[in-house]
Amino acid sequence: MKRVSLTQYLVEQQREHGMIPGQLRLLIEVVARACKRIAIAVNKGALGDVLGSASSENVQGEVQKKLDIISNEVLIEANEWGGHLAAMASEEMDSIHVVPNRYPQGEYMLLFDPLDGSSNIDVNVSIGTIFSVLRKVGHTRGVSEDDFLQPGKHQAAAGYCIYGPQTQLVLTVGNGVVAFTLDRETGSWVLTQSDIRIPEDTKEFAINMSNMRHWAPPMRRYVEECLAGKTGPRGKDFNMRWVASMVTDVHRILMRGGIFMYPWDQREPEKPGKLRLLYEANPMAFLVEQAGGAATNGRERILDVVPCKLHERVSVMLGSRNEVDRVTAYHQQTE
Ligand SMILES: O=P(O)(O)OC[C@H]1O[C@](O)(COP(=O)(O)O)[C@@H](O)[C@@H]1O
Ligand SMILES: [Mg+2]
Ligand SMILES: [Mg+2]
Repeated sequence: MKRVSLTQYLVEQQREHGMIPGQLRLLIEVVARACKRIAIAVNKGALGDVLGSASSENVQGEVQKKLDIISNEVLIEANEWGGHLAAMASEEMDSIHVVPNRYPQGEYMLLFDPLDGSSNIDVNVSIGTIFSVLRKVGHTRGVSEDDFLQPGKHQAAAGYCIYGPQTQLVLTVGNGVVAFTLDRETGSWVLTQSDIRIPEDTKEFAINMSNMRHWAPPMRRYVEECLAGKTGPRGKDFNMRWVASMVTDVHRILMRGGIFMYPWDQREPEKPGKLRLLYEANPMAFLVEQAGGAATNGRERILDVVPCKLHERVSVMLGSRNEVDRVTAYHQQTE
């Protein structure tokens, strides 16, 4: 079988399909290289002294894990040098990181959740890195936080790296979704799946059920109907999965279908949800739509939401189209 590398795939997207300019190709390669370095740190675990918490909190008041900080530093350092970027934003940083003038400058902006699934680091369960690429619009000099406040439909590329039994990079540049597997012997990313498609129907849902008592009525209705199984209104039995690493839950959905939900709940009623729009929901929504699925916040398409601030939160319902349409309709009916 002919092995296609990440570089070959990207060159093809650039030259034959005209999907990406050269700068974006190089930027994605730098992100992929950084993910390789993070994968090495993840694999070392206790041997590399990377497990456990650091003594700091991030802007959302969450205690940072050592790997959150290491992964953030790896991504910043790699992309400052060769990323063709104007600036970066991360779940782990209070404000944007403008690329200093001494480095090559570019027109792109990189956003990331450097380490997703932090609660799974110390228990050796799959975790990941999520990234999104936007282009700076307008010709104003310099770059500010406002430049990042674009709806997700403007993303030029998005993807994630999953650190699981295999290390995989899943990517979209707006021309479908592809997956690469890291060949540890050669150190290269090899294309292992192209044209990933999410089936329209599913019998598998993913949600943190322990929050059920806090949900809004439409959310409760949807899940109760799933739980009622064959003799309930849905007329079929559902299975449930919840890894608590968004990367891993969404990866499963891209591989075999399903619906993932992290809805608004009453624990923090003033926040629209737990997940972050710019670092988690937007890149995953772009991937899911490119794979034929759907992604909403219960009211509208996630990719249409115009962010008001960098660390904005959002309700998330994504995956197999017919299930996402159903749970979205339940929310819309109650408005
Ligand atoms: O413990 P919970 O609330 O079920 O949280 C699970 C969710 O929180 C997250 O872990 C948040 O990600 P971080 O690890 O980047 O903070 C998501 O990946 C996941 O879907
Ligand atoms: Mg996360
Ligand atoms: Mg994180």
